[in-house]
Amino acid sequence: MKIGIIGCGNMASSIAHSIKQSIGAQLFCYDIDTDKANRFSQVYGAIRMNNEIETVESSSIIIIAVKPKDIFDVLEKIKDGISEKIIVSIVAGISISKIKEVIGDKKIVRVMPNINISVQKGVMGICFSEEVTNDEKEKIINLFKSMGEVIVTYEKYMDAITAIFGSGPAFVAHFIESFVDAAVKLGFPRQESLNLILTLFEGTVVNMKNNMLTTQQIKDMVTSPGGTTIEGLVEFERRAVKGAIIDGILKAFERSKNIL
Ligand SMILES: NC(=O)C1=CN([C@@H]2O[C@H](COP(=O)(O)OP(=O)(O)OC[C@H]3O[C@@H](n4cnc5c(N)ncnc54)[C@H](O)[C@@H]3O)[C@@H](O)[C@H]2O)C=CC1
Ligand SMILES: O=C(O)[C@@H]1CCC=N1
Repeated sequence: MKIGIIGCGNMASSIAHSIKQSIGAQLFCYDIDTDKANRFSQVYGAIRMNNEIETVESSSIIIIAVKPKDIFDVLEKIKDGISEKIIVSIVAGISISKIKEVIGDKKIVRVMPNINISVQKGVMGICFSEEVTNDEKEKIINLFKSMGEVIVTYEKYMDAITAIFGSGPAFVAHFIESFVDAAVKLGFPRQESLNLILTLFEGTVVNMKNNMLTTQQIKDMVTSPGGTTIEGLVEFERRAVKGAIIDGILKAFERSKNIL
C-alpha cells in the first residue's frame, strides 16, 4: 500500500508511528516546512516529496493532515492529480461537501482520530463520500483499525466525535494534571506523583473493563458512609465539576461546527 501524507505535524507523526508498527506500508510525505518533512522522513522512513502534487502522484491513498486554515490551499494544488485516488482528510470541522467544492466528486474519506493512535489505542470516527466503493471502504477501515477502535458513522456525528474523542486526550490530560497538582499541594514530588497517578487512572480503567463495572458501581465500592470519598464527591457536586466538563465538551463541539 502506498500512502502519501501532506502535513508532517503531530497527527501525521502519530499515524506514521502506528503504520510503521502495524502494517508497514510505503510512506511518502510532504510538508511546507522542509525541516519538518526531513525529520519526519528520517524518523518514519517516509520518502520526502518536493510538493503536494508529487505526493499525490506517488500514492494511492493521500492523508491530508494540515490545519483547517491550510486545507483549501492543499486541495487547490492537488485537485488535478487526484483522479481515482482516495483522499483522506483528518482535518477537524471541514465537511466532505466543502472538500468537494474544491476537488469535485472524488473519493473522499473523513477521519477524526486522536493522538492515542500512536499506541494503537485511538478511537476514531470515519465517514465516506458516496464515490468510495465497498472494497475501498474496507481497505480504509482496516488501515485505521490497526490504530485503535473505529466508529464507521454518518458525517453528522463527526463534530461530536471531534469534541469527545479528538480533543479527548487533552481533556483527560487536564484531569490528570489536576490530580498531580493536588499531590504537589499535599507535599509530594511532581514526577513521582505523575507516574503513580497514571497508574491510578490506568488501574481504574482496567478494573472497570475487566470486571464490567459502571462508574456508579466503582463509586459505590469506594465511598464509605461518612468516610473520606463522600467529602470529595460532595465538593465536586457543589462546584458542578461534571457540568463544567460537559460544557467544555459542548464548547469543543460548537467550535468543530464553526471552525472556519
Ligand atoms: N492534534 C490532534 O490531536 C488532532 C488533530 N486533528 C486535525 O489534524 C490536523 C493536523 O493537526 P496537527 O497535526 O495537530 O497540526 P500540526 O500543526 O502539528 O501539523 C500541521 C502541519 O502541516 C504543515 N503544513 C501547513 N500547510 C501546508 C501545506 N500547504 N502543505 C504541506 N504541509 C503544510 C505544517 O507545516 C505542519 O507541519 C488538523 O486539521 C487538526 O484539526 C484531528 C484529530 C486530532
Ligand atoms: O484542537 C483541535 O482543533 C484538534 C481537533 C481535535 C483535536 N485537536
